[in-house]
Amino acid sequence: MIDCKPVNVTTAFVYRRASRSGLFYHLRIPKSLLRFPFRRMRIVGLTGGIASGKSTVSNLFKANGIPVVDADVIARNVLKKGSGGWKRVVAAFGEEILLPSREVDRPKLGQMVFSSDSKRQLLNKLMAPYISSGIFWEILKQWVKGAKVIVVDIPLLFETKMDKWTKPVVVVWVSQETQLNRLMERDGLSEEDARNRVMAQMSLDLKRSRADIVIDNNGGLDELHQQFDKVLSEIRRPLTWIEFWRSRQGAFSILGLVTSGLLVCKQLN
Ligand SMILES: CC(C)(COP(=O)(O)OP(=O)(O)OC[C@H]1O[C@@H](n2cnc3c(N)ncnc32)[C@H](O)[C@@H]1O)[C@@H](O)C(=O)NCCC(=O)NCCS
Ligand SMILES: Nc1ncnc2c1ncn2[C@@H]1O[C@H](COP(=O)(O)OP(=O)(O)OP(=O)(O)O)[C@@H](O)[C@H]1O
Repeated sequence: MIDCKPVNVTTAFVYRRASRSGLFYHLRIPKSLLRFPFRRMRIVGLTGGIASGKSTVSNLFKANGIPVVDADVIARNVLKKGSGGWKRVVAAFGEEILLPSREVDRPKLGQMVFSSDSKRQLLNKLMAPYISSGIFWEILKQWVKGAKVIVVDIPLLFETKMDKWTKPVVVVWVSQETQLNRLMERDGLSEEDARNRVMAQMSLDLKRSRADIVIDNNGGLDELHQQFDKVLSEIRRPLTWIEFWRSRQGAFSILGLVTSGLLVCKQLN
């Protein structure tokens, strides 16, 4: 038999009113459904600078069973041939950014936008709505699946002000020298191109000053793993109810609850 006990005072009130009126006479509302809006999920923000080691850290989270929403992957999907983002970007930048296959020539577009502030801002403006809605849906999917903790890996977390939605914010920090060397080595870039990419982002020192947790990734991988283990035990703890109510998730739950409560009451009167 389905357990349909109410889960807290507010839902109990709505539930009782609805039951008394006979609205739910034939309905059996499962407890899990009543609890749904109150599912607490910790959304950890992971950021840093280009080539500071975010993907290396997010792979460690994945290896430990924590789902990761990767903004770079979403941004890549948004630019796939024929998608809405692709159409807008091609219309603005012209067909010269396309390969013969009509996919975007990413290195070419990168060269254009990382050497011009105005072109980069234009690209950001065109892609932002697609990227943020992609991130939102991925987070929602994890929430529906019942994840207690997820990590969102967003290189431009502070620049796009999405840090307000995440707690804690983890910044993977390296010195500029290490960053440039790793970037040049990984992507085979000249020093000038690597500098342009680093300068296109908020300074890593400023990001570090705004972090809740800093991972210093100047050392080797062993050192990184040691720091990661501490971070993992800190973030694995699900949100407490106090943290939940203080978070934007809590605000959304209240809004959802008040709206549905009003709708039910309107039906009853
Ligand atoms: C310009 C593009 C085509 C270059 O593609 P490429 O394959 O060479 O790089 P990739 O996408 O792997 O990005 C590598 C890194 O560059 C940095 N970066 C990417 N876009 C930006 C940007 N608009 N501003 C500053 N840094 C950026 C990030 O640190 C990212 O991790 C691509 O980066 C892109 O589409 N950028 C715009 C979308 C965006 O803002 N992505 C960041 C996600 S929040
Ligand atoms: N502790 C480390 N020691 C040595 N190399 C490292 C370390 N951490 C990361 N790297 C290397 O540095 C490079 C950049 O790391 P990674 O790709 O994880 O950075 P990222 O922040 O995800 O970059 P992007 O912003 O471009 O997505 C990679 O080649 C990676 O293998």
